[in-house]
Amino acid sequence: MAVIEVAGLRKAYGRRQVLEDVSFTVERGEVFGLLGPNGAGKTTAVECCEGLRRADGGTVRVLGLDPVRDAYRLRTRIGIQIQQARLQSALRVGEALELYAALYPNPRDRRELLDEWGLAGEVRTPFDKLSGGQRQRLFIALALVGNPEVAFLDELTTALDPQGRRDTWDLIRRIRDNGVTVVLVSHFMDEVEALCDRAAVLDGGRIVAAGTPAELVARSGARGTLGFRPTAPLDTARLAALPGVTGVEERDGRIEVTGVGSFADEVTGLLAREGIVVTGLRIREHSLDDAYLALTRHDA
Ligand SMILES: Nc1ncnc2c1ncn2[C@@H]1O[C@H](COP(=O)(O)OP(=O)(O)OP(=O)(O)O)[C@@H](O)[C@H]1O
Repeated sequence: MAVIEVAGLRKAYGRRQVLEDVSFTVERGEVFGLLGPNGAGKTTAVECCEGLRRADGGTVRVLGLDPVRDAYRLRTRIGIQIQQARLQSALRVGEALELYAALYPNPRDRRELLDEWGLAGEVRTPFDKLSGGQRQRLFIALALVGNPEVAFLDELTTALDPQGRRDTWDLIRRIRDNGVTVVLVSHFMDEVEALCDRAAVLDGGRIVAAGTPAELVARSGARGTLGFRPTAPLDTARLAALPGVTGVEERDGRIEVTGVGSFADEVTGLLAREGIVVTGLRIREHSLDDAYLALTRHDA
């Protein structure tokens, strides 16, 4: 069941049309990624879902509600982590959580939340004495304190060190396992690949691709390479004729095959059928990074 349905969403700031025609759906219980270059309109799209911005056109439904018209009913059912937010400098961690918890009918246990997000030792620490990573974790905890059905997380791990990022990913998986739907705005492809069940790429005011990370890679036409040294003669024309193969080069007995989609499976399948043993096998698979760049490349 879709918990978020966005169809034909349009939004302009003055004369600048930021969202032209944006449509996507998010299913209950999934982690959904929203990707796109700086200024693509990701935050604007998410803010239209959160009821923080009014769309100029199109429809937006979150948990079946109109985020602007039904703002009051929706507010207690969603959690929002705002990008680059600030709290009053003297406000302590524990106080901030209590303040936010008071806005919701069924808040989470604060102690448990502090433990989960590694903030148990900072209950009395004022906001301006927190490190960047601690602030980030506090904002996530604040987004979750209301026990939301849908959590919107914008630039989740920007200020975190590598260990902090991994720990956060584990917690997001736990949030998802508890049935919370997560919408993640991210610039990090590894994060999207590790966490998201599905993702959409926003560019030029439209969704240019949507699907599982693997589908995005397959559809983008991003290329991978497979290199090896066959121990028996191999007709490279047969490799070139395989589905997905876009190029074959042979140099000093080493063969490099370039391709898209599942070309590597096709090549290894052919080698297996022919009983050709290879050495020095090297695969550089196309990543979501490549796919993202291919999908959002603007040839001037
Ligand atoms: N309140 C506003 N008034 C005018 N222009 C705005 C406003 N908010 C955003 N914009 C502009 O709209 C465009 C889209 O901004 P938005 O923050 O939605 O993009 P984004 O994809 O989230 O970007 P980033 O990845 O850099 O966070 C940008 O050009 C931005 O400067």
